[in-house]
Amino acid sequence: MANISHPSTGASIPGVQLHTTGALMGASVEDFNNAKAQLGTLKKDPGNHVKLKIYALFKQATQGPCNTPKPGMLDFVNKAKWDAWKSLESVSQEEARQQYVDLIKSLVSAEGPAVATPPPESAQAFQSLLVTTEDGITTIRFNRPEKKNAITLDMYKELIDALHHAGKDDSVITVMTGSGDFYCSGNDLNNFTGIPQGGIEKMAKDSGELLKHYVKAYIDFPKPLIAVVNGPALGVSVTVLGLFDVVYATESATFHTPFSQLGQSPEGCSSYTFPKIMGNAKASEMLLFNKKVTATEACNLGLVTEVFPDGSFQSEVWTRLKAYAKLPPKSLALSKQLIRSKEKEKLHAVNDAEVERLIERWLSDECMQAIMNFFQAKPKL
Ligand SMILES: CCCCCC/C=C/C(=O)SCCNC(=O)CCNC(=O)[C@H](O)C(C)(C)COP(=O)(O)OP(=O)(O)OC[C@H]1O[C@@H](n2cnc3c(N)ncnc32)[C@H](O)[C@@H]1OP(=O)(O)O
Repeated sequence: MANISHPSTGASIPGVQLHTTGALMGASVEDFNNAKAQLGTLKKDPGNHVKLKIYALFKQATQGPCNTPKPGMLDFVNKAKWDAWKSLESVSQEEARQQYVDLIKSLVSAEGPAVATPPPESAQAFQSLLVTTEDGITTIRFNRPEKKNAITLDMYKELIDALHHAGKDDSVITVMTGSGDFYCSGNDLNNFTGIPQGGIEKMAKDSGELLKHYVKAYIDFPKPLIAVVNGPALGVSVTVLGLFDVVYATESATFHTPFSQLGQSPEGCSSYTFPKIMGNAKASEMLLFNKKVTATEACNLGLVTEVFPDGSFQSEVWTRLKAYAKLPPKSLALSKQLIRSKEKEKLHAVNDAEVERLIERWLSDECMQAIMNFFQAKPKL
């Protein structure tokens, strides 16, 4: 078959304009734009047959049924493209967008570990996060997939900023999720490896202050906050889930808080929220004895709101979230305040106490040894 040029973006297909705002049926503008961007990151050539399919779906999605004259018999390349587009005549534009997104997703996942998605135009500039606002939803996405979205010191600061901004912007709900195959592997253990000028005590105290502010940003968050847990979650990314309003998880996600294994103690207000959500014994299994729970177990415990099959997780969850984001914003925010306000003072006190205990723990031999073990032996939790 004749070689077809890579049909990755509107720019490579003259005359094609993609709207960048407003809702699409099926795949969202964000999904469609992300799929376009991801196409350019593919390492393997998908072959002419697939490239023709991608081209045809793109044309159908953005322009509707083929409306250009049939190229001549000897114009092989353009005739193959025309035929491919024409063959989708009966497919609606919405369906073509969805098929385009699904096809690119399948090509990306076939390449193995996830490729970081380049930010769409609406994204705010952060080093380790992707933050976008669309369809009434501000999405804060952990974006260090090569390190399983482990949270560096700078990333905590970015997350605090992103949450403050999302709390004030004109979005209706805020969603937190991860890039790649993990939701988040918790605190980046490198945060404790370099000893700064003021010494180890100062490092522990500064880290404590940062953690306190980080958790405070969740306690005080004024709008509905939803976690879309796309894969395994560890440590501080699990504990703060007790401060979210709704937690949706994909079936293969796991939830793990290996604090005693790391010589540490619980944070994120989990010493209060977990026993309240699941009872003392189940909370102890997770927080003291490092029990890793599956998404279904976490749902039965009440930590997760609902579990979705891996295959339909993204489409089912985002369809639902878009519907939620059409609800009256003030009513949502005020209702959240009614549910949460009674506990705020208590939660701030718990946060302070947990941080105080952790500052001691970070200076302990048990904790130092556990972190050294991770980097020396790289044991898997
Ligand atoms: C201001 C400070 C506040 C502190 C708050 C207190 C918070 C506590 C916690 O969050 S405790 C939980 C800490 N997290 C961990 O202990 C997880 C450690 N990581 C692992 O066990 C594994 O990496 C894994 C299970 C997450 C993933 O295993 P696997 O799928 O086999 O991948 P790799 O191990 O090869 O990981 C790829 C790459 O990422 C690096 N990495 C992953 N997680 C972390 C992490 N938490 N900290 C630092 N680095 C991490 C891993 O080292 C690999 O890097 P490499 O490619 O080798 O350079």
